[in-house]
Order: sequence, then C-alpha cells, then structure tokens
Amino acid sequence: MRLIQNMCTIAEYPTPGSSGSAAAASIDCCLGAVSGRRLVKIAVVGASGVGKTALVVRFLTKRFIGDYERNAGNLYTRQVQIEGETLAIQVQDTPGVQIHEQGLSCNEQLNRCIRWADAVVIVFSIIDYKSYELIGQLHQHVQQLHPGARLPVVIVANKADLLHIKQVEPQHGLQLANMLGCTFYEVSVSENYNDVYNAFHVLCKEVSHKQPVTSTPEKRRTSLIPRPKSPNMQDLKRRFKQALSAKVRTVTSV
Ligand SMILES: Nc1nc2c(ncn2[C@@H]2O[C@H](COP(=O)(O)OP(=O)(O)OP(=O)(O)O)[C@@H](O)[C@H]2O)c(=O)[nH]1
Repeated sequence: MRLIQNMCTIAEYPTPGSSGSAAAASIDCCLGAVSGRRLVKIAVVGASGVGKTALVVRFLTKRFIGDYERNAGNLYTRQVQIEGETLAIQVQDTPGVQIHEQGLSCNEQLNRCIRWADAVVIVFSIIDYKSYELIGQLHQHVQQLHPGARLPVVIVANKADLLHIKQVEPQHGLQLANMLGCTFYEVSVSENYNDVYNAFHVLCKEVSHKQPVTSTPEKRRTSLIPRPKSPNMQDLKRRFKQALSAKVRTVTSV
C-alpha cells in the first residue's frame, strides 16, 4: 500500500447537537473529496496513553513527533494504493477508553465512531498491563456494536522499544489475538514505521476484499439516480424550430 496524497484534513467528529458546526462541515468536505473511490473507514481505539495518536500520525505521515495533544477524536483522510487500486481511507483517532470497577466505559461519541467504522485497530501498550486487560472487553464491545457482521480487527501491541520495562509478554498479546481471531502486530511507533504500515495495510486489504466493487459512492449515485442526458445546442435549436413551425401551422389553419 502506498500513501498517495495528503488530501486534507483533520476534523473533529461531530458531537450531539453540532450538526451545523464547522466540525461537521469539515467532515463533509472530506467525504466529498473521497467520493468516487472505494472508502475504507478505520477506527483506532484503546486505553489512554497507549500511543493511538502516535500510531495514526506515524502511519499517515511516517513521522514520530513524541508529544501529542490529548486526544479529542480526529478524523484523517488519505488516499492509498492497495493491490493496484486507489482507495480512500479515513482513520478515526479516538479518546482513550476509561476503565471502571464495573468494566469498560465507552461514551456515545466512541460508540458512534465504532459503529461508523469498517474495521478497528485496538491498541495496547506493553508497558501498561491494564491497557492489555482491556482488549478482550473492547473486542467484544466492537463486535456487539456490529451485530451480524464480523468486523475486521487488528490488535496492536505498542511501545516495543521499552522492553526493559514491559508489563506484558509479547506472546501473551499474540495468544489473545489468536483466541479472538484477530491479526496481531507488535510495534514500536517511535522506532519502526514498517510494522505500523503493515498493520494498516492488512486491515485495508481485508476490508477492501469484503466490499463489493459496486459499493463505491460514485457508482451508487449513478445507478440510483439516473441523470437525464443534457441536450446539446443543435438539439435545442431543432426542437425550438419544430415548436415554432407547429404554432405557425396552428395559426394558419385557424
Ligand atoms: N517509547 C515510546 N513512546 C511512545 C510510543 N508510542 C507513543 N509513545 C508515547 O506515548 C505517549 C502517549 O502517546 P499518544 O499517542 O498521545 O497516546 P494516546 O493513546 O493517543 O493517548 P490519549 O490521547 O490520552 O488517548 C506520548 O508521549 C508518546 O510519545 C512508542 O512506540 N515508544
């Protein structure tokens, strides 16, 4: 997969009641820009501080900045090439999932984002055992929000450069992913771009194989709303003359 172009945009996804906001408008702008291509929508979820923003930014820009604003839920849009086809990809970064005594706490904003997605990246950090413990519940939650369809999910264990302070053994992540039927990647967002790239690549491929080619926005529009052919000038002139002569005939016959 090759990142083709930085099309736009970082947009906050709309909060309830903000449909007319600049945020919503900027998402519309993104969607307009991607129409005509098959669209793959990916949500990146996980506990706070595991490196979700770093992962998304690394994938899209190849850069690791090191210091990221606390996440408000940004939507990034790009075009990518997979197996010779240009796809539009939207990646939704999300605020960290909270853990309470009763278990997982996902707010409506996060749920909306998961429902929107065609695929999900669940991230944990190998230096944060709690973030690993969250994976099973998070995976279940994702599948519950997509009843009747098994959503493609990749589990990413981040911060592999910090092995000396690890709290989770890499093979535990792999075992869990196997149990859940997910692809697993151990990555260091800070040190290795290729693994990050591969994780997204695998997901995009899986989604694009599932999507029927006819589901592109452009094709759907043409098939549902057939547009009348616009007449050319010659045609218009001819029709005008015909109408005139018909009128003249009518007047003469009276
Ligand atoms: N050493 C190391 N640090 C990383 C890595 N990835 C991210 N970080 C650091 O981890 C911290 C948290 O990263 P973020 O990307 O903000 O994490 P987040 O999951 O988006 O956090 P929230 O916005 O709170 O949900 C930052 O200081 C990053 O620089 C990594 O692979 N290795």
